[in-house]
Amino acid sequence: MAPKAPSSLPLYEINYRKNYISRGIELFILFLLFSLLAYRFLTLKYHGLQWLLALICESWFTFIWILTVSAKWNQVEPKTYPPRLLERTCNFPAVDIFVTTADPVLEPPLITINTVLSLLAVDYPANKLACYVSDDGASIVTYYSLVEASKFAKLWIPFCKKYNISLRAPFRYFSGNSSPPQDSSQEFQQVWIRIKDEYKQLCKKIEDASTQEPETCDVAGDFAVFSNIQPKNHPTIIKVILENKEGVADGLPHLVYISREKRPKHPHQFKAGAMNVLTRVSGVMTNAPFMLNVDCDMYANNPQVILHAMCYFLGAKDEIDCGFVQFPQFFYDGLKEDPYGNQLKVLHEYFGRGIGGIQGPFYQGSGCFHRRKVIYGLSPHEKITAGGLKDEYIKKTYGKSEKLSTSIAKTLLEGSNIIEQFNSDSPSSFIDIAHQVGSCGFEYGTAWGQKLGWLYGSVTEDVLTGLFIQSRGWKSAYCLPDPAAFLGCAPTAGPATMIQQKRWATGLFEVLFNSKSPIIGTLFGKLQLRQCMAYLYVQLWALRSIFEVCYAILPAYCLITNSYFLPKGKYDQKFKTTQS
Ligand SMILES: O=c1ccn([C@@H]2O[C@H](COP(=O)(O)OP(=O)(O)O[C@H]3O[C@H](CO)[C@@H](O)[C@H](O)[C@H]3O)[C@@H](O)[C@H]2O)c(=O)[nH]1
Ligand SMILES: [Mn+2]
Repeated sequence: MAPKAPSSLPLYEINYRKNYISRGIELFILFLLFSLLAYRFLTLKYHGLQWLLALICESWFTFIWILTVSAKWNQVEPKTYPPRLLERTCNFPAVDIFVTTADPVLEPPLITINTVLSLLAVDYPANKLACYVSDDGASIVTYYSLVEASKFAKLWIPFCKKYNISLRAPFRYFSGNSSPPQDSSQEFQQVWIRIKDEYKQLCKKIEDASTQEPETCDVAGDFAVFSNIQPKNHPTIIKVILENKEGVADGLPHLVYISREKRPKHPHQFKAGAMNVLTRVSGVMTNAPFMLNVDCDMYANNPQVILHAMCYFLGAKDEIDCGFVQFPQFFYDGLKEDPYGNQLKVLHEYFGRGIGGIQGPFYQGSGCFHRRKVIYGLSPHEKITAGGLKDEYIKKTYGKSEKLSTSIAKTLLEGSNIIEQFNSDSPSSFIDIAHQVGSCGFEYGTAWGQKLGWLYGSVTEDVLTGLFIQSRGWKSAYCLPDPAAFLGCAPTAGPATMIQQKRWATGLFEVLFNSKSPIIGTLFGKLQLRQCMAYLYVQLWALRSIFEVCYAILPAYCLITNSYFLPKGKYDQKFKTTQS
């Protein structure tokens, strides 16, 4: 038998769904819509206002249907092969992981630490990982919970790896299991009971800390910086909680807590502002070439998630095909039948896979891997040479910090080796510089939030930032491993869903009028036409309601005015003739 040649096998494959029947049906519906419009238009002069309103609404529905058909046309079936990647190399690039949290009440620290634990425990060399938690709430309880969780991590991570546990967020792993699996070994059962007990104690400590008044928390020593501060008025707080000083692959990753400086007169730019601080702080501390960003309520459900993303980054023949890798946002414990539609199932299954076949999925704010150089503003194939990279330019664009400039130059320079691009020094040795780049005045006069980093100006900073990246020509990759990579928490009540969807709808609508709108991106940038149409599909979401409400009111209007707005069928005419 011929020997296997693992290195020649592709790390990922993208097939297309054979959706010929649904395409046929969709085109037929489009034909019917056009026929209706033609009929309305030709008979407009014989009818009143209701006919015109119906024509306007139906023209809108037809337009939206064109966007829908275009978006769903080529649906991808992507597949990634981590085992092939593992056969091919053992030298992996580093990844900086960013977790954002903003409010210890709405986003309980227990959920945040579960997300962090699941990420620290992924199957990837620990000396290539650093996890940064951004806390916009500047909460002593969140920090305390992370410190306690880091102690538990020393038991939890070796346990997960030794016994190859597939679910590495402890609250999910232990939920509903009061005793260890009966078919497991005696040794495993003993360890299981011990770890579960430790986890229970951890939960208890966090619960107690959450219910106590902040003043009664222990504010001595390490926690002193949290005393007498307000969430919206405080200096930068950075704490290195865990450090993999020896750089051992089976140790624990670095874990850093950051609460950026906030001052009442300084716009903090919400999550986008937090992400930019994370980018800079990680830039001086570890400077990994890839960055994973996760909301605090979305735990890693598949321990191989980073390997799946690397299949794209390392397997792409041309870097342009993979500016960023997005995993879909799936949710746990959703309501039966999904009454509020907030599991976004249809959106992922058809729309997400559909744009996966155009220029790639939108950036969805969580569960996404970025290339650091793309976030720093580079276009595909853009070559920067040491001579072309003036120190003055870096300082003006990225801010005045010697250390940050050096790390940015390293990232931007042509031919910089992504495997070597990682700072193996201890993060704690850069704590002073990290404070400097985390301060709220640092961005003043620079391009952060305007031309690089996470963009400001929309509450859906994710879609805006992704759009800007794709307008520069980058494609993105849609990664759908089994089991799902991340699972999050969706609102379980109607009002909460409405608030969230209103925020999304208005945020998306805003982007349309931004200087980086998809229409401008297509006319003057490198955004593909069908990708622009897909962006329009989501960005016009808020406007749709006007036409839908209007169309829904038409029947009532017709009843009151004794008119009609639907074309009369044969039966109706016959009925009239027999009556007269
Ligand atoms: O000032 C802020 C506000 C929010 N966040 C964090 O941003 C994330 C998302 O905010 P959230 O209020 O939970 O919004 P969602 O609607 O649940 O999030 C979705 O929509 C957002 C806006 O499009 C995206 O940024 C998210 O990634 C996406 O999951 C959370 O981790 C927050 O902790 C901050 O760090 N600072
Ligand atoms: Mn959220």
